[in-house]
Amino acid sequence: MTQHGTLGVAVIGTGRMGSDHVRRIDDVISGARVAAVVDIDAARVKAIADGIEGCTPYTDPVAAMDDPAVGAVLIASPGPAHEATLLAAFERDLPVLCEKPLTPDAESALRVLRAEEKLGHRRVQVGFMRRYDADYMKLKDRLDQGAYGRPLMLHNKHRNPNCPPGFTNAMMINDSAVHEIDVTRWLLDEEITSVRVLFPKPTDKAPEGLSDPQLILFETASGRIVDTELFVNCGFGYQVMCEAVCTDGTARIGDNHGVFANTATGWGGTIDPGFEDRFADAYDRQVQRWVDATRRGEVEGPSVWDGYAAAAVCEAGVRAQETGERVTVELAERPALYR
Ligand SMILES: NC(=O)C1=CN([C@@H]2O[C@H](COP(=O)(O)OP(=O)(O)OC[C@H]3O[C@@H](n4cnc5c(N)ncnc54)[C@H](O)[C@@H]3O)[C@@H](O)[C@H]2O)C=CC1
Ligand SMILES: O=C1[C@@H](O)[C@H](O)[C@@H](O)[C@H](O)[C@H]1O
Repeated sequence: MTQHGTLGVAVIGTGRMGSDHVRRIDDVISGARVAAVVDIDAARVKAIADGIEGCTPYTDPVAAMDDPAVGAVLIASPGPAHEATLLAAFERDLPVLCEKPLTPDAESALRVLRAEEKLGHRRVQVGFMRRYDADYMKLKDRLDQGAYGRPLMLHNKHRNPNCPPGFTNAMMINDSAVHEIDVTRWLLDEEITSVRVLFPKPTDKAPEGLSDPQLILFETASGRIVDTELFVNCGFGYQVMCEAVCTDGTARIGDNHGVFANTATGWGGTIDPGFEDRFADAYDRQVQRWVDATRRGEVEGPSVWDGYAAAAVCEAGVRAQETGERVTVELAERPALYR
């Protein structure tokens, strides 16, 4: 932190998400500045740092964390690189905003959890940004107030216009469904206990080897059922919807997003092209809340426990894809730090 209390952030990984977070901290967020950018691509970070006053480029995350101008870390490198960076941040007791997934598997997520537990205090906010989306926040608030009675089921839809090259069945769970795993645990305030995956007739728009769409079924600790249609090559746009079915009513978010117009050619609204547009406000709110909490010396939002629990459900989900069976989620006991 500088003497004026501005938080110096090192953004680690400056690809699609990282460069958007750099822009966000530079242009949108108050109370923070981009003090360092890190990427294994030296030319890329140099070009980014050249455009930001007082920003130093690095190719090594540890060197950036040792820069005295850096008071906090935003991790936006690929999932497999997260663990090493998180552990190095813990050694320096630096606050972290870590993009989802916390790590790509439950074993490594548990190692991160044990390391934070050893530190004795929370340091990490995990980037489950849907918790900062205005619609999801309203739904959560109303469910918590019991506005529609007790929730019994959730129906989710998660559609991407297309997927990046090399996308696999496992990534459908680890990269995409991980968001539904998090919102399910958060909205219903309980753990997911088992996963099943069904494979409908696939689209011919999916790359070779990818079975798309998929229907994912979760059961929760109290016996609620949650279904998610995951369709990452739907072709027409980005859509995320969630309907809660409760004892005294139902509530749905996501399908009336934006302006509904009547024109000579018809009626209707627009569909966002991608997650950057659909969740722009959520990403902004997520980073602003992280900066505000960090400047107050606090940590809030999705925790390492949430990241670990999501990883455990993902692991069960990938096994469910492979076996066609209903797979039970194996979860360690929740430590006191996260209760
Ligand atoms: N919250 C959300 O909605 C989204 C989150 N993500 C997450 O953001 C993270 C990054 O994803 P993308 O930006 O799509 O990936 P990307 O592939 O576009 O960018 C990753 C960047 O990290 C760099 N990199 C690779 N290894 C590194 C290391 N060890 N240290 C520093 N830099 C390294 C790469 O050179 C690249 O520039 C992932 O964890 C991903 O799951 C991605 C898309 C949306
Ligand atoms: O996190 C994300 C991507 O990694 C993932 O690939 C997309 O399916 C999600 O919609 C997006 O929010």
